[in-house]
Amino acid sequence: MRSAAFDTSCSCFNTPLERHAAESAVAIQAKQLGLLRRGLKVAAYVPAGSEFSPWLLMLRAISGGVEVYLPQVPKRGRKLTFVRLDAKNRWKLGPQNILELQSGVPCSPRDLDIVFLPLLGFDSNLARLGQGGGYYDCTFEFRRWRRVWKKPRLVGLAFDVQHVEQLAVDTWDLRLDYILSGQRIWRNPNR
Ligand SMILES: Nc1nc2c(c(=O)[nH]1)N(C=O)[C@@H](CNc1ccc(C(=O)N[C@@H](CCC(=O)O)C(=O)O)cc1)CN2
Ligand SMILES: Nc1ncnc2c1ncn2[C@@H]1O[C@H](COP(=O)(O)OP(=O)(O)OP(=O)(O)O)[C@@H](O)[C@H]1O
Repeated sequence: MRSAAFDTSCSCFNTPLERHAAESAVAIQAKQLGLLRRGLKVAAYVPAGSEFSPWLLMLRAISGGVEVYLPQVPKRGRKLTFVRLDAKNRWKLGPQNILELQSGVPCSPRDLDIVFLPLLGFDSNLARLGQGGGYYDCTFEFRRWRRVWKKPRLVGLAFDVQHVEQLAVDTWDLRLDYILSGQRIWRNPNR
């Protein structure tokens, strides 16, 4: 879901100190929810622009024995691949000038336990407004056809100010399981 009108650079956004406090608090929320247990395979992202930064969460995860993966945008199609972040990776600039891992140990989207996602906006139904590439919707489309919940769990990271009244959803739009803001936790009542 994309909205040209949604501008995350507006001055009502947080100060650097407030952003840091939220990003640090999200790492604690994730730990308390059991999303950073040793041995889990967890995907996050390299933040772009004013997106919520998951770096503190990733550092906490790695130091606690969690396997952390980052997305790679495919040359063709819209299905992301995920590569493990470790001390040996080389980096490259991907589309939208987002840093990506050049190579590394891959993980299929179905084998991930938790996916932390960036977003521009979200509503109380846990609908997500993304950058408009459709990559996350397409990659995790397989979750739509399930009656019983299975992994991966999808967790949006956002500042409170990114909460909006109601988003117009398309059939392909993902519903998230949780949204964490550091201050609040939004849970999907159907999961
Ligand atoms: N930090 C961060 N990483 C992320 C995402 C994100 O939203 N934030 N993504 C979230 O998905 C993926 C990258 N998002 C992308 C979004 C648009 C285009 C892009 O090239 N758009 C073209 C049109 C492409 C097309 O429609 O086929 C364009 O803008 O001209 C590429 C990557 C994976 N990594
Ligand atoms: N499951 C799918 N199958 C085919 N096309 C899809 C699917 N999901 C999304 N798309 C296509 O991707 C386009 C962009 O979708 P949308 O605007 O919802 O992306 P987004 O969620 O904002 O992006 P992103 O997940 O990359 O941040 C849509 O116009 C649609 O054509």
